[in-house]
Amino acid sequence: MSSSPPFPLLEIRNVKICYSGIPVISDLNLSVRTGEILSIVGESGSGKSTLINAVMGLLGSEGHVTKGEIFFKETNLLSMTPEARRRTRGPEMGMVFQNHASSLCPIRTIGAQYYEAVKAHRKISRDEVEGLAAALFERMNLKNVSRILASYPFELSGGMSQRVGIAMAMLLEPALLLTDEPTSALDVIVKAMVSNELKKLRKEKGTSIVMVTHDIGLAAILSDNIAVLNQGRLVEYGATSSVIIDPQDDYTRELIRAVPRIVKR
Ligand SMILES: Nc1ncnc2c1ncn2[C@@H]1O[C@H](COP(=O)(O)OP(=O)(O)OP(=O)(O)O)[C@@H](O)[C@H]1O
Repeated sequence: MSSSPPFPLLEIRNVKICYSGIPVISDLNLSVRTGEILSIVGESGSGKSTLINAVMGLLGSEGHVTKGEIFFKETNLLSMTPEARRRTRGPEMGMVFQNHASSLCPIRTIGAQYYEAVKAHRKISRDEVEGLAAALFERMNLKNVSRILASYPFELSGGMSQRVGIAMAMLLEPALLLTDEPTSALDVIVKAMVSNELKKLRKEKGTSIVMVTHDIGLAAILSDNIAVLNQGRLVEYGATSSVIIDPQDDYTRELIRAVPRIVKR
């Protein structure tokens, strides 16, 4: 008996995305299996954030998917009601925003926002949420849990805020984690540590991760597959080893050439 391959967790089919009628993504096809790490690489303005915001249903009032389908667990997200879509955000799909602090309410503490994020989907006490946050903060090398939980978003540095954002998205153990430049504000050591934690998350929980990044070097270390976007079009897409070793597109070659190398003398 022949068995057909499992349906991907996420499948983007022939998608076109416009802001106020102006197309920024065209004819885009991508899929992500359970437990896969996919990096979406490209220069500023190539449409990386637009694509993951479309998956999350967070394009804003001007942005629309005008063509195609986005399947998550075999359901077309684009035909779901706004309420059903809202329920998928958090427990099914988590998002780490490029600027995490600005995605939070500025006048409420991190602890209060953590508690609410979990309470909206699960019956849980404040102490239990703090326990979960403490374990995740430790993994992210964030010291002084109570101080962070008592802080307001503006009181955290960029690097702390990014790690708090990753921990917050991991709290509900989503099947799919979408991350927008998750390590851009981190120094080299913390960047390596956060990258390791993302890998561990995939290994331990089978989480699928879509990582948007400018950094094809980081994509090469972390991901199974790489998609390269240039001006809203997919110019290269495949297994990380083939994209890095044998890129077919000039733009991908340029991105790879731009990665600094450490030369041992
Ligand atoms: N809300 C919006 N309204 C109108 N145009 C937008 C909006 N958001 C993004 N764009 C445009 O869509 C295009 C893609 O932007 P997007 O932010 O997705 O690119 P990106 O690859 O993520 O860039 P970066 O790496 O700088 O974040 C750009 O031309 C941008 O100006």
